[in-house]
Amino acid sequence: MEVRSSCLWVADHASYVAIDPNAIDKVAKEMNGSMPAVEWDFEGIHFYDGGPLTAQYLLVLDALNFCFWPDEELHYEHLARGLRNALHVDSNCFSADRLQKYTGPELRQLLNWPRPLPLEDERARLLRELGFVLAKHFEGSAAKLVERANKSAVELVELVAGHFPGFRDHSVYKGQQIFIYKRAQIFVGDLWGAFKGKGLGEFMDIGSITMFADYVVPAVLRSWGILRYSPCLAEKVDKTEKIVAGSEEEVEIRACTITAVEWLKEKLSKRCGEDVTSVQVDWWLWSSGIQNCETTPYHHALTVYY
Ligand SMILES: Nc1nc2c(c(CN[C@H]3C=C[C@H](O)[C@@H]3O)cn2[C@@H]2O[C@H](COP(=O)(O)O)[C@@H](O)[C@H]2O)c(=O)[nH]1
Repeated sequence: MEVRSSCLWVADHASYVAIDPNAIDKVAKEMNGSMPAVEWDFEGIHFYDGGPLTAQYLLVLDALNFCFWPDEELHYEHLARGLRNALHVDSNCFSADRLQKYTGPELRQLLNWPRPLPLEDERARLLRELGFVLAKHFEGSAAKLVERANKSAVELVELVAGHFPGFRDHSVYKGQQIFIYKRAQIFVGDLWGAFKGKGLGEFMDIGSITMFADYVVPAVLRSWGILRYSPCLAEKVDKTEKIVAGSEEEVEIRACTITAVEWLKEKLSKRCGEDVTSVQVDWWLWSSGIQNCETTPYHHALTVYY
């Protein structure tokens, strides 16, 4: 999996975004040798039954885990909760057969959202794709897909990105293919968190995945001085002007976020005297960002990847 190496290449060739290693040192020092342990589902909004239905739920959740901001009132928590409630009403609503039939308005109804969702038809198309590929290659079951990875996080990310076109989160930047795989990696992180590293959530190489490049974490890193934006990019982000998905600016924000978290993780591991994972650092940064999302400006890109 080339997420780490291709993102480092972007960081080395970036024109609009810089990483400040001194700010990383400072943050690592302030942590005083301990990492805040942010629990998966600290919000109490997800479905969990300890079995295959949880894997099915998480795959559906992460197929739709992107771009909430066009509706100011819509947030990730509405998706996580809405899908959980739908499963409580009808435990069959995410079967591969049903997934292949959803329309945009049906998805909105499933989530009990009062108006059209952002990118609603595209979201429904991604669900139908999920159902089709699950039925064709994995007996309709996300748990079967997970088992196929033999407890390897990297293998599971590759399986997901290889089979489901909607999860192939990559771009071409200055002539190089750059892999980010946000939703494929967060699916692995969610399994690991939900099953507490056991059963369907056991991955021998969980330390090999990177943070999940969304729009919340870069805003946190920027507010801490770890990411610096060029004046023109800073102005666009602060004025909430759209950043074009796949543009150099957008790829740099995402790739530099991944690289900065890798560097921060290394510093924290040294100071804590144990191997810190990018997933742990991600959840700490994300939970801190989500509590301050009104005050920290984030970049707005219309995309299905994050
Ligand atoms: N890096 C990273 N990004 C994450 C998540 C999560 C949720 N993960 C669950 C796992 C553990 C906890 O229990 C969480 O509930 C969502 N996002 C992203 O945030 C954005 C949503 O923002 P807003 O529109 O304000 O709700 C959107 O891009 C979404 O894709 C994460 O963990 N890491």
